[in-house]
Amino acid sequence: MSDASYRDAIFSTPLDRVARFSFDEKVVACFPDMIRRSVPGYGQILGMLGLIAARHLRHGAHVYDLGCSLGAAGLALAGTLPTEAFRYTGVDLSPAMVARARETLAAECPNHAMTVLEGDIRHLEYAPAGMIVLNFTLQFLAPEDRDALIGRLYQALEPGGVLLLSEKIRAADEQENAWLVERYHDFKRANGYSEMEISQKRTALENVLVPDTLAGHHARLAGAGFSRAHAWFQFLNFASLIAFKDASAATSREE
Ligand SMILES: Nc1ncnc2c1ncn2[C@@H]1O[C@H](C[S@+](CC[C@H]([NH3+])C(=O)[O-])CC(=O)[O-])[C@@H](O)[C@H]1O
Ligand SMILES: O=C(O)C(=O)Cc1ccccc1
Repeated sequence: MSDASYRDAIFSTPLDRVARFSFDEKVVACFPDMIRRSVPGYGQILGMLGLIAARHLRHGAHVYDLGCSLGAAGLALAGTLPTEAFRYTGVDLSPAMVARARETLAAECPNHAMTVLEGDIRHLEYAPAGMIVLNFTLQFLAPEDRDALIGRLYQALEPGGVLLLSEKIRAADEQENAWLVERYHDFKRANGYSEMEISQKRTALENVLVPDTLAGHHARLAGAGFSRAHAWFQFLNFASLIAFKDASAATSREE
């Protein structure tokens, strides 16, 4: 079992050709450090997850964590809610992430019902769920695949269920967006990333992490059927939304 976690130095040396960013073994080995130094508000969002679940999750309901990486959302829920409060299924496409998430969850929360599946969230057969978490995952899907996924998740949610959607966002106004991106780069510098790391990672993420606007997210959620959605967190160009499926909505079998 390899539970070592390293400092992110992936883009710290000059590369002849910057390859597309991928969630491979190298990224997995430094992922906790990378995400905490690169995603403003990541820890605060996870800290709120358990509190939001405590208010909105039906006792004993099923929770999906899509693009679960190392299972951080599962750990956050298990740290706040009692054993019988929920059943957790994390899903990730990266075999290296799934292997590490399984080890971590088995070691850290042996008494909770925690499952991790290796698979593509675009093609999964979804069971009914009380809560679905997409914590910085939708942004990595091809934009043309996003509507269909959110539509399927709406169908999988029980009436009264919630979708928690955290994303890097883009401001529609060009000047506002430029300001947010510049301050985001200041945030990365302040967290110890060099100019070269910032610039090479930016290249690696081109056409891989494609942010939508908040208005785009609202339109997609409304189009899928969510009766209400609102942003509850924003820190620079990173935001988190909660979307509600009406308690009186028809279940998919009735439709
Ligand atoms: N089609 C896909 N199917 C399944 N997984 C996918 C797919 N595409 C990408 N992924 C997975 O989505 C995750 C995105 S990271 C999520 C952080 C986590 N939620 C956290 O709360 O720590 C966000 C980030 O690194 O900025 C990676 O593990 C990918 O393998
Ligand atoms: O958007 C960026 O520049 C990031 O670095 C965010 C990020 C964090 C972790 C993995 C991939 C992208």
